[in-house]
Amino acid sequence: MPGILILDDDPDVALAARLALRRLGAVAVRHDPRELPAALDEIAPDVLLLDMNFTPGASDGAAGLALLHEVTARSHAPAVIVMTAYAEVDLAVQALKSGAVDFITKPWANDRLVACVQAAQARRAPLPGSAAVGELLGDSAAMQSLRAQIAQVGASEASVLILGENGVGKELVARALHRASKRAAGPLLAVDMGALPDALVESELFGHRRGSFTDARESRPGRFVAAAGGTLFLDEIGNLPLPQQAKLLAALERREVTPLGSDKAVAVDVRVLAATNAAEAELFDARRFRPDLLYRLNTVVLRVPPLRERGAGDIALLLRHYLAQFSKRTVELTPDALTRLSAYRWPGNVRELRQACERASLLARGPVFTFADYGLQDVAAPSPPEQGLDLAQREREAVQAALAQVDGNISQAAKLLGVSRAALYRRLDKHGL
Ligand SMILES: Nc1ncnc2c1ncn2[C@@H]1O[C@H](COP(=O)(O)OP(=O)(O)OP(=O)(O)O)[C@@H](O)[C@H]1O
Repeated sequence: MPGILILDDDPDVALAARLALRRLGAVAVRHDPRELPAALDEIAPDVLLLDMNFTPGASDGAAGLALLHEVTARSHAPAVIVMTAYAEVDLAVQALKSGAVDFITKPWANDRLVACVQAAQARRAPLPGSAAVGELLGDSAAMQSLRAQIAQVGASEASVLILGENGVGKELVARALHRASKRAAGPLLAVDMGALPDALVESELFGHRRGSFTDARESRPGRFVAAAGGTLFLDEIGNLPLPQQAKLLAALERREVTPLGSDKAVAVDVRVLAATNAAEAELFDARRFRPDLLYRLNTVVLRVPPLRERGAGDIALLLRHYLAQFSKRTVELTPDALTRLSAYRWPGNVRELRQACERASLLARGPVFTFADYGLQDVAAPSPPEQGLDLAQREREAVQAALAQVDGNISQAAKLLGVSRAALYRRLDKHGL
């Protein structure tokens, strides 16, 4: 169930919002802004409803804007809706420029609040570091070619399968394809197949009628219908179980879906993009993935290269970008740090690099950052190619190494690998660890 977090120091306001929003998902409330980072880690909400003023009498929104910057700089930041007690257009505009997806003024009409949060849930979080939203940085030949391919196929209606390891930027590519398409004004809805329990896949994708299963208290349109006129991004498609693959194939072939508990098919108008970090060999294994579905999805295949294959130039460029974003001061790297960061394997790719920059910006003492400040452990030191280029095997080894390093602590291992806890659990399951 999507999570909503409300941060407001006024208990009455927070309670009113919680009651109004409870049918949209699990709602958590915090009153003290100092609790926000821990709450974001713990709840990982889809949507954050953020008050802008936390000192009695203050109305300039400075505290809220500072929190907003902190939130949008996180990886997988929630969509933020800011609340202001005063109909201050300037503040709302400033918040929107800083990455908020919407604003609501207090006192609100409940149906407006619900609609606002629903829209934010559908849009999902803007990508972190709003200044660079959607920008696929990198000057390497590989990245230039990727951008050219996006420009070429973006405008078409073709299904695109995006392949690449964790954290290489597959979602960023999907967003760029959507923006380049005729559907850009429509919604881009992302569904993480890896995070959905098997039993909910169908209701999530195709919707359900009220009463069609125990928890179905209200009828709900599925993502195919909600993405009408836009793009549906099916992330981690390799995790879709076989029975649901058959249903997805039928929907794509017929261009219609039948909600659970209904016998009426609904026509759908979406372009489908899919992504996976599975090795191609796994996708072509008919015991795990239906070939007919694969052919529906892979009209065009885009491969996003791992960071370590993009060269030192791209790594340096991304380091500069993220250090500028996270550090409020001028930062330099020692030559040794740059050399070692360029040679590092980056098993979690750009996401790991981004997190390392965030960590270094918080922890480094002086203006000159050393390699140690990045807190990187060479968990997956390059193994010679002759030992095999089997990605699945490499992934298994990286997971094992990370777990060993942190005595089996899942949160810390996920951090080391630069993936979410849910993603790590999936990998443990996949490799039988
Ligand atoms: N070329 C790039 N330039 C700038 N930022 C990037 C680039 N590639 C990825 N990022 C950033 O790295 C992070 C991970 O990217 P993204 O979520 O798109 O990866 P992914 O391949 O979809 O990951 P996963 O497989 O875990 O779902 C995001 O914060 C994204 O903004």
